[in-house]
Amino acid sequence: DWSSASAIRLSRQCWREWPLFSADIQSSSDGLTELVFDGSQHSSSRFDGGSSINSGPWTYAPVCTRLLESLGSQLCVYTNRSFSNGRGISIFTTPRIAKEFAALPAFQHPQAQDINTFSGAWYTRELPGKGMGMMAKKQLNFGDRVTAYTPALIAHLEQELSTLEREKYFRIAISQLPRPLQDRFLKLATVYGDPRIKVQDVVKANTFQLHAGGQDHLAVFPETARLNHACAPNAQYVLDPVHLTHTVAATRPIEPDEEITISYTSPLEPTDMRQRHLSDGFHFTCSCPRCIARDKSDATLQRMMDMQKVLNDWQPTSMASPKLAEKMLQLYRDEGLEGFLDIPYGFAALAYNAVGDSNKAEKYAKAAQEAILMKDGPWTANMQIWNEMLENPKRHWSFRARSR
Ligand SMILES: C[S@@+](CC[C@H](N)C(=O)[O-])C[C@H]1O[C@@H](n2cnc3c(N)ncnc32)[C@H](O)[C@@H]1O
Repeated sequence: DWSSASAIRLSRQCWREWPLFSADIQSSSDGLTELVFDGSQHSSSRFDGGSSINSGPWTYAPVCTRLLESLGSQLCVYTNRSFSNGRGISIFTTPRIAKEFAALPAFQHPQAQDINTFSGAWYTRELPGKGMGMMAKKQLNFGDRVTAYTPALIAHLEQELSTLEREKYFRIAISQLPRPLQDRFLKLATVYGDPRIKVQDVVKANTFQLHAGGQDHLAVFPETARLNHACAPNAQYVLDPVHLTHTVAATRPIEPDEEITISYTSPLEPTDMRQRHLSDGFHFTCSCPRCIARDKSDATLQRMMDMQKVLNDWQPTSMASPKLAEKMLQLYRDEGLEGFLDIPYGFAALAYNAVGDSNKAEKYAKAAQEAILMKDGPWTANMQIWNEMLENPKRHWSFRARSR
């Protein structure tokens, strides 16, 4: 039964700043002695809906916080050690949302063979000024799979627990995982380097945002977490909300030993905004080619946005044309945004259909769908837009809309 899956929707874009401030620690009244990294010594309350514990897929009785006013619920740590052939998973969320997770195919059926297995496409190494990074082990081409992994930790975002309280539950979540996954998680990069908040520090540097049960959650995928950021990345990721899988694919040819990168922030934002997001969220300054050539790349972005405005103009006086759409598509490509072509492909489909070229419209509508699949997944509303056109381009509202 996939019906409950719809309630769990992983977010479209991107990495998110995890609100973690070292200052919280100094002001917290929590005793530091509580922060022993040992999953067997929980002093916290157990979820009192006790009867349902054994009916779920959880290995341990959930460990729960007090009732949190802002959520109207407790948050509890749920661990399944046998998840995905013994890889394991821990989820810190409300009892209601935990049930939604438990009903997903990810928990009900064995995981596909190609999930959580090494693809042979990558290795990691230390890179100057970036920490570890992920490199191509072989030549990769457009669409080639790089990674496909499930998270070690999923956690509900809230602002009510003190940083040290939160750390306690996060540590229980990590300590209950099978050893190999626990070790991989704890070796990940940190932002603050403060051992008292080690788990949140790892989360801060490595989290993806996901929307589950109507609430923001964060998720850490330890293998994928080695991918560094670039503003013209050569790979794109998509989160599968049904199988709880994060997959990465190449968006242009990648040479052996070339670094594989994704974008932590929207590459369609101007340099200033991207840099602010990266420094607030991840405490680094990006020095990728687009950031270095910032004036040129910001001017190109502006041209792209101006063209888009024209292509979106459906007045009789509109200057929109297929030629302009092709030009915009080329600018995206020249800028290294091959993983973000859903928009220019979509405008090209509309521009061709608008002058009555339904064959070209069909070609670009399909390309737009492929780009959406690679970036947002099949469950996004945008897929439907192009399904509607592909059903019968000549009956689509845009057909000959500019040739009358
Ligand atoms: C998800 S981790 C990426 C892997 C990380 N380099 C490691 O050693 O595990 C995010 C952190 O990597 C570093 N990082 C990622 N992209 C970077 C870039 N383009 N330039 C410099 N540092 C980067 C930052 O320290 C950031 O907080």
